[in-house]
Amino acid sequence: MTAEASLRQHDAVVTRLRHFLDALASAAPDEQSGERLRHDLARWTEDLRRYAVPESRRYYGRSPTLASAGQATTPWYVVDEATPPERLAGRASFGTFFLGGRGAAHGGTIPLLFDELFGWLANSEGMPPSRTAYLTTNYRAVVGIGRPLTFTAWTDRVEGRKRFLRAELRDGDTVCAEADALFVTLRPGQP
Ligand SMILES: CCCCC/C=C\C/C=C\C/C=C\C/C=C\CCCC(=O)SCCNC(=O)CCNC(=O)[C@H](O)C(C)(C)COP(=O)(O)OP(=O)(O)OC[C@H]1O[C@@H](n2cnc3c(N)ncnc32)[C@H](O)[C@@H]1OP(=O)(O)O
Repeated sequence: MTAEASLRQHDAVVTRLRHFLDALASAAPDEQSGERLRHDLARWTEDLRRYAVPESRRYYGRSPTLASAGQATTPWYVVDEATPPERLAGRASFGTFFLGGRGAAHGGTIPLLFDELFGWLANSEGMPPSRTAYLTTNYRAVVGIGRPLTFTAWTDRVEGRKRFLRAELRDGDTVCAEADALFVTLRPGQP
């Protein structure tokens, strides 16, 4: 299989997994279905273990051309405009898997999305690797499950090894959440 075909296949599997997680989070299966599901999941887990590869060869969370960088860990997002390291803009939506309660996204999953966007902004190609030193989220309005959202993330300023980043998550004209973060460039030898 070509690298491009592998990437497409990975994208299709992760999309299916995302739908599965949303369905799982919404369901209360009966005993028989629950047992069948546990059995099928165990079989697939064993199958996949045979294909384990080192981190550098994985697609999961490391494929910037795919939705959510090829992972189901974060809420779904796609980047529509990218001028790294200055700015990223795109669309996002939180599936049922990310429900906190009363139709609103779990408060921990919103900074998760911001950290992911900042991670790509601060670790664009050719840039030395950096890590989050802090990330502050301001929750301004409820993020509704299944709502079509937009985001913008941008570099506010750079001071030596310190990169100050900001982001906004909107539902239409409503700003649902804002974030500001500091990413620090790693020194040689830092993990
Ligand atoms: C994970 C990415 C890294 C590798 C990437 C490479 C390839 C991967 C490919 C693609 C990846 C793309 C996207 C990834 C998507 C998401 C990833 C999101 C990123 C994360 O999710 S990553 C996990 C969470 N993250 C940590 O696990 C960090 C733990 N931590 C440390 O590793 C150290 O803490 C560190 C390195 C941050 C700093 O440590 P250090 O010893 O190097 O530097 P030092 O302390 O000297 O600070 C230097 C100057 O920053 C100021 N400063 C520091 N911390 C501050 C704070 N909290 N508040 C205010 N100011 C602060 C100081 O005051 C000083 O300022 P000044 O120079 O002005 O005095």
